[in-house]
Amino acid sequence: MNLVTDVNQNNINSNGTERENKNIVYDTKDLNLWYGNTHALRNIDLPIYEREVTAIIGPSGCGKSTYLKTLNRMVELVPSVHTSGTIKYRGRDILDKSFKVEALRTSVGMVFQKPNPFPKSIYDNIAYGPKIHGIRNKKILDEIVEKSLRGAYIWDEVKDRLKDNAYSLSGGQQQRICIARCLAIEPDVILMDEPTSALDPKSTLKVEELIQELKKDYSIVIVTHNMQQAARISDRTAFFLNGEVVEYTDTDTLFSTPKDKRTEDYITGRFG
Ligand SMILES: Nc1ncnc2c1ncn2[C@@H]1O[C@H](COP(=O)(O)OP(=O)(O)OP(=O)(O)O)[C@@H](O)[C@H]1O
Repeated sequence: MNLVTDVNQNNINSNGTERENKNIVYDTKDLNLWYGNTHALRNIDLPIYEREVTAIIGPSGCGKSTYLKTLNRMVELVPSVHTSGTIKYRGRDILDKSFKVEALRTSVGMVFQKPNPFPKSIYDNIAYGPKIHGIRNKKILDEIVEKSLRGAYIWDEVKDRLKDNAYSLSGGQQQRICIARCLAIEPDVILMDEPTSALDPKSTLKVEELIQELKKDYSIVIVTHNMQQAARISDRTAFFLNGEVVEYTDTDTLFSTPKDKRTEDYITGRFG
């Protein structure tokens, strides 16, 4: 493992893991977050690396979704939220007052637990983001729609029914439409909050295969309750407990030889 001395990528984090000599997309340091008096995230120190799948695991209420939602600042929709610390996205602190949240909207896509297509045609679901960003040319929009649906491995299933309402698709197909909708804005990062928990095993497998393909081009952070899923698809895993990162390392190591007894207890099913 090569350590770097660059100011953005230096030192050892509070979980004892070292920052690696790889491009960091998000660098979280000393992040604390409160919902009113509830201290939901505690001293989070977490580098997210480029073109990897990073899994966030941990028992219910440990702060996984809260952390994911700080990465695109969605969490601030809750009025009582306040934070301390820094989250640098590509070197800029997104928690700094001067940071414009719009800059994240075009770079960071989000996929939710329950597929949430718009009540529009399949085509319009995908063209929506590009249109908001000012693209009006039909030919260009057609190209974006096809490329995004191909990228989400659903083109062949829907190419003859692009005018159908997205609600007419199965849950697994709808989730891949939502992923295609993300791809249409050409994001840098895709955040996924339990993207397969509402899907059947076959659709889950398709979405997992898709995530494996997407990481060639995108950096992906996925919250999952499913440890087998984290083990199958992620490069790196962070184990959260009571708002803290207990352990963060490459996925194989975390599941085979965890350093912390609490990680071991969780992954062997002793609690959670
Ligand atoms: N909008 C909110 N207002 C107040 N407290 C909240 C809010 N959202 C979450 N919390 C609290 O913050 C803590 C972390 O919640 P969070 O939803 O991030 O956990 P989680 O690990 O994602 O849980 P789950 O796996 O059940 O989805 C919990 O104590 C929760 O009750």
